[in-house]
Amino acid sequence: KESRAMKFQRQHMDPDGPSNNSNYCNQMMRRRHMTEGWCKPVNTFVHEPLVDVQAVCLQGNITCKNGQPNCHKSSSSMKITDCRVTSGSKYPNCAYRTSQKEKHIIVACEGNPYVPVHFDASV
Ligand SMILES: Nc1ncnc2c1ncn2[C@@H]1O[C@H](C(=O)NS(=O)(=O)C[C@H]2[C@@H](O)[C@H](n3ccc(=O)[nH]c3=O)O[C@@H]2CO)[C@@H](O)[C@H]1O
Repeated sequence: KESRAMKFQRQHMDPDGPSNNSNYCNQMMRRRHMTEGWCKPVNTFVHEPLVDVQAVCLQGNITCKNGQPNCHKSSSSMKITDCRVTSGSKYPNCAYRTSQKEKHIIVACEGNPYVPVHFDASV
């Protein structure tokens, strides 16, 4: 069974990206298995080293969208790519808009070791 930490990495880590092509999200959402059963509507990939994203768990503690107190906001902005399903997208042919940004990320952390398990938002 996939751990929550590994699920976070599968869904949100791409240190070697971003590739500046409009098909990045179409390819990566499939490759990372987020188009099975449905087209996941929104997903962010982070283009920073894993250790830098794991370090966010030691940075600014804030309340998560769901009210839990275990979210952390990155001290610096990070290179990310937001993938958002398009209006014309029809499962199983999931179509995404690819948007490259530099923003602070907010993740929820859990466990021992205390690591990211959920991507809450970017600001
Ligand atoms: N505090 C917590 N502590 C621990 N765990 C917590 C906590 N909170 C939730 N989980 C858990 O995480 C799991 C999960 O999948 N939550 S999810 O909201 O659907 C994920 C969002 C995110 O993937 C994506 N998104 C969204 C915005 C954006 O900019 N970028 C972007 O990628 O969209 C998804 C839907 O919004 C679920 O098991 C829930 O129980």
